[in-house]
Amino acid sequence: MSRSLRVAVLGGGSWGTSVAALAARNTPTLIWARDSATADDINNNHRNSRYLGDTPLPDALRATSDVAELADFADVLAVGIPSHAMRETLGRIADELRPWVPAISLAKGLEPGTRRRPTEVIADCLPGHPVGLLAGPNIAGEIAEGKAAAAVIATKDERVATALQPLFTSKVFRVYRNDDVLGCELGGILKNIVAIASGMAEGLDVGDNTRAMVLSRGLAEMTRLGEAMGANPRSFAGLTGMGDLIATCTSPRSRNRRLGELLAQGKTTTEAVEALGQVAEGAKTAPTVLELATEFGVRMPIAETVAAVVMGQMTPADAYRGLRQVTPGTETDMG
Ligand SMILES: NC(=O)c1ccc[n+]([C@@H]2O[C@H](COP(=O)([O-])OP(=O)(O)OC[C@H]3O[C@@H](n4cnc5c(N)ncnc54)[C@H](O)[C@@H]3O)[C@@H](O)[C@H]2O)c1
Ligand SMILES: O=P(O)(O)OC[C@H](O)CO
Repeated sequence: MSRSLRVAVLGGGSWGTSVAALAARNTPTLIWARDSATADDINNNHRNSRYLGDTPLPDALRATSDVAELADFADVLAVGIPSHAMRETLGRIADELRPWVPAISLAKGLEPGTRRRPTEVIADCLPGHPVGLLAGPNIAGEIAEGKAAAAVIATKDERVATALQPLFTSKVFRVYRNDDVLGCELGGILKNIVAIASGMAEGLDVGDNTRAMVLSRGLAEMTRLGEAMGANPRSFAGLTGMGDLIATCTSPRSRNRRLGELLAQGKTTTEAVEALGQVAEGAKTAPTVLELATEFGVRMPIAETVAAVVMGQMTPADAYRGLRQVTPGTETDMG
C-alpha cells in the first residue's frame, strides 16, 4: 500500500500554522518556522503562542527551523510566507526539493517591484513543479479553533487538485477545486485593499450603507481588473472573491481591516503596521495594484484612494469625501 502524501508547510505564522494543523489531522505534516522558539513551542507545547495564542494544535504536527529537513520531508509544499519574502525563502529550499513536489501558495499579496503573484514567484523559483494555491474566506484564528469554513484549491492540473483536496479537508473545512488560478489568486490579493477601506469606514463611523457601497463597488473593480487580465469573472462571485471580501471586510480579526481602522485613528502606515505585529498584505499591494490597473487600462478608484492613504498622500477622512464624489457610470459596466 502506498504511504500517504506528507505535507510540508513553509512559514510558521498564523496562516501557515493553521493550514498545517488542518493537514496534520489527515497526514504526516511538518512546518518550518524561521524562528526556533516558534518551532519549539509547536513541538513541546502544541501551541504557536506568538501567532495563535492558546489555541491547541494537533499533537501530530511537528515543526522544524531547518529548511533542509522540511525539503527532505515534502511530498507537497504549502508556502505560507508573505509575498515580499517568498522569493528569498523559496531560494533556500529550491535545490533541495524533489522535482515533482507540487507547491501551493497560501499568500495573498503581490511581490513589490516585480508585481508577480505568489504562484508566479513559486514558478520562477521552482521551475517544473506543479503550482497552485489555497484561498477563500479563512481568517486563520477561526480555522485553527475549528470553526466551519470552506476554501478553494486552484490549479490548472485537475489530478493535482484532486490529490491535494483531501489533505486539507475536514468535517468542518470544505475544499473545492477551481482551474482559474488567476481569478482565485487575484480575489485574495485584491480584497485586502477593500478591507483597508472597510476598516477606515469603521474607524470613521461612516455608516453601514457607505460600507456596503465600498464592498460592492470594491468587488466591481476587483472583477474589472481580473477580467481585463484574463480571469474568469465568475470566480469573483465565489469563495475566493466575494466570500473572502465579506470575511475580511467584516471581521474584527482581519489585519487589513484593522490597519484601516488604525489609519482612521490617525496612525501612519508604519505605526499601524508596527502596532499590528502581523502581516497586512494590502498595505504593500495597493500601490502595486495601481501599476497593474494602468497597464490593463482599468479604473480602480477604491484602490487608488487606499494607495494614497497608505502612502501618506491623503487622510482617511479626505479619502471618504473623495469616494463619495466618484462620478457614477452604469452599475453593470465592467469595462
Ligand atoms: N492570517 C490569516 O488569516 C491568513 C489567511 C489566509 C491567507 N493569509 C496569507 O498568508 C500569508 C502569510 O501570512 P500570515 O497570516 O501567516 O502572516 P503572519 O504575520 O501571521 O506570519 C508571517 C510569517 O512569515 C514569516 N516571515 C516574515 N518575513 C519573513 C522573511 N523575510 N523570511 C522568512 N519568513 C518571514 C514570519 O516569521 C511568520 O512566520 C500572507 O500572504 C497572508 O495574506 C493569511
Ligand atoms: O487578516 P487578513 O486581513 O490578512 O485576512 C486574512 C485572510 O486573508 C482572510 O481570508
